[in-house]
Amino acid sequence: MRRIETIRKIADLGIVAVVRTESKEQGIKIVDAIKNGGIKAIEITMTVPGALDIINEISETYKNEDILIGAGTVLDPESARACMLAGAQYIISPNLNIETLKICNRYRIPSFPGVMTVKEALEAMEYGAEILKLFPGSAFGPSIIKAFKGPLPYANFMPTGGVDIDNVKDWFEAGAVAIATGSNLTKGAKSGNYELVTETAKKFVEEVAKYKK
Ligand SMILES: O=C[C@H](O)COP(=O)(O)O
Repeated sequence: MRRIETIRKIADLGIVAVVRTESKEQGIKIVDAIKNGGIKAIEITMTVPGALDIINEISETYKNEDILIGAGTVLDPESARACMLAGAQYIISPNLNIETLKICNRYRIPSFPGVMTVKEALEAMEYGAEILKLFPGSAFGPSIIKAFKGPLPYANFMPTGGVDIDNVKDWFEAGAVAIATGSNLTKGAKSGNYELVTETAKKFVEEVAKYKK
């Protein structure tokens, strides 16, 4: 999928599932449960042991399905390139690293860097970032998006960190283009309850659909 189509699709879907867990086996089960719940953009974070193997494996497993596999917690350009080679279709970072943006631009892969300030948001946009990961969203609350959009009306924010079913509405009403959610989505996995992960994913999809018409 071309870069612009991936960005458009994530903006249209409005939700990215974040997979952060303790083992490769659990990671793959979580991905499966999330997919069964209908979330179509799934980010494997680099803190998961064997994260690149997971990306590689699920990219192959779901190659004929309508699923966008990305890499998260990508801190530097070296990791970004490794993720791309493993099959990641987009790169998400908690931080703003210009070299990561540059390598993603070089290979025409979307990069969604983490930003906390207007300075970082503007710099990320100047280096071609179309969607900005507002992180950690829980430290600001939804009103920050309205505040940022004063000087930066065309910035696209994807709040991450502390997003739950109960605050999805507030984030979209404040102007978020998408949300990303991890621990609240996948909490069932801690006790091996992958059905709960699927049910939670379904609830997120239903909730997000109210604001993505
Ligand atoms: O980088 C993404 C975050 O770890 C996700 O935060 P969360 O688990 O609070 O949703």
